[in-house]
Amino acid sequence: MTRLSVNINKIATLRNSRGGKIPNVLDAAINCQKFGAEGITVHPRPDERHITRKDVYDIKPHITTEFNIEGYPSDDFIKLVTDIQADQATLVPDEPGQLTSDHGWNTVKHHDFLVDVIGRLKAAGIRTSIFVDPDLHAVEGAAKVGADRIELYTEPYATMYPLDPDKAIAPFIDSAKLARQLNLGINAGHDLSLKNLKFLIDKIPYIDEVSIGHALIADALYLGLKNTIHEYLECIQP
Ligand SMILES: CC(=O)[C@@H](O)[C@H](O)COP(=O)(O)O
Ligand SMILES: NCC(=O)COP(=O)(O)O
Repeated sequence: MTRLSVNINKIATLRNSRGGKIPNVLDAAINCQKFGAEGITVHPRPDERHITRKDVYDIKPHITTEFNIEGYPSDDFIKLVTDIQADQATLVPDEPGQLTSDHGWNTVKHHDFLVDVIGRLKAAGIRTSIFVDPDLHAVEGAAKVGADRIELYTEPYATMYPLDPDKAIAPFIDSAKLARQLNLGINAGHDLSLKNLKFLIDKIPYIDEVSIGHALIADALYLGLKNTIHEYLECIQP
């Protein structure tokens, strides 16, 4: 059964826009889990534009589901996720100044680096997920570097979906099939929404986890956080 991990980056974006503690990010993490989220995802970027390192430490004791921490695997990032014993570290190839995550790893070019960082995380007992494009070479390379899972970068799917759903999903089905053959777990995320999530799950029912933030938090402005999480869960577990 696919798990829903709610990314609360954008709660922190709103909080940081005024300073102070409103909306309270820790309360959001607690309530998302109370409303049915099966994980909390955060992406503490180096510039702390939204989630701060302090948020990560504050949230950890209140995790009753799973804590997925995303980021570029710098020494600081690895120290953070091992210090707090995250359940999963999702490694993304983001440059510090990127607007958002917009591509997966070249797991062939960065093989040695990824072998090193994954080895350090595994030694700390942390599950590793590698952010990849729906590219068979990237998936194969993720297996070769020893990752436990891949996370399929789903922005291209979300963009194409309204135009041609079958064309949009095709490379993701192929990548997921290969990942499964290689005994990789399969996560997915970025720009997933109430519009495109059910089709993704219907076509690839063996996805382990979707992490969803931007669209979900935007939907919550109109539907409320509790109803929104229930609507996303309905897409996954009808
Ligand atoms: C890795 C990924 O696709 C997203 O989880 C990313 O964390 C989004 O980052 P922003 O919320 O900073 O756009
Ligand atoms: N890994 C994807 C994630 O955590 C959230 O991405 P988005 O839903 O904010 O685009």
